Amino acid sequence: MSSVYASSHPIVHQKLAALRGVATRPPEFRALVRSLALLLGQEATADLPTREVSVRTPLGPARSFVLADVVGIVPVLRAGLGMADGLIELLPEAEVWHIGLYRDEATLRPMEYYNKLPARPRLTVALVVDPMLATGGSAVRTCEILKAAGVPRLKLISLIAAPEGIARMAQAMPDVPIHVGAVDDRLTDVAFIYPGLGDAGDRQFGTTPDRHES
Ligand SMILES: O=P(O)(O)OC[C@H]1O[C@H](OP(=O)(O)OP(=O)(O)O)[C@H](O)[C@@H]1O
Ligand SMILES: O=c1cc[nH]c(=O)[nH]1
Ligand SMILES: [Mg+2]
Repeated sequence: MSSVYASSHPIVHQKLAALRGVATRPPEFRALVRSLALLLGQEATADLPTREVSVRTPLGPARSFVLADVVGIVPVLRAGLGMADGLIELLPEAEVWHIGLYRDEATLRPMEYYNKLPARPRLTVALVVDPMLATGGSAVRTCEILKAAGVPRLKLISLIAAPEGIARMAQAMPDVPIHVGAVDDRLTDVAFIYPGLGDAGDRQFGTTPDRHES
């Protein structure tokens, strides 16, 4: 069973409220996605191991700690891109691996169109970022790609999840913890998260929805 961590941080809740609002335009929407990713990223990385180093301050040596992992940030295109910006601010040294897939709205299956993974992966932990965990098909496929590439530890960070997507991840990827801003009620009959926020990609990038959301 995957561990699900739904944020209880009041600032996360406040920003999610603004994000969901139907009147929130792309510039504000993008800023909110970025800062929510940073806040959730901080929660998701709280258990990463550290190693001790000695740092020389102007007064003398200080016992200090740095991340022991080689961390990767993996945005699922396209909606994950805005979250990657927030994570990069938190982890400027992280490698960024792009995986392009979209959900075929007729079959609901993830359709892969791009992935840019290094030939010799060094990552010891990957933070997968995608704002919406709906049926879970896209998240499961992304985790499969990363596991096949040899990444030993994965974490998923999403802004809003449906119970159906969490159940799918729990069944297919029980070792991948899920960090979310909120768990919503259900999926609609066209597999949108209800009440959700609509299409996270279209709302970030100002594109016209090509389907009905309810
Ligand atoms: O859990 P699922 O049912 O797979 O749905 C979630 C996926 O749908 C959205 O992407 P979308 O297909 O809209 O692509 P986009 O980011 O290019 O808009 C979202 O960003 C996830 O990747
Ligand atoms: O609610 C949803 C479901 C899939 N993709 C989105 O962007 N929103
Ligand atoms: Mg989309």
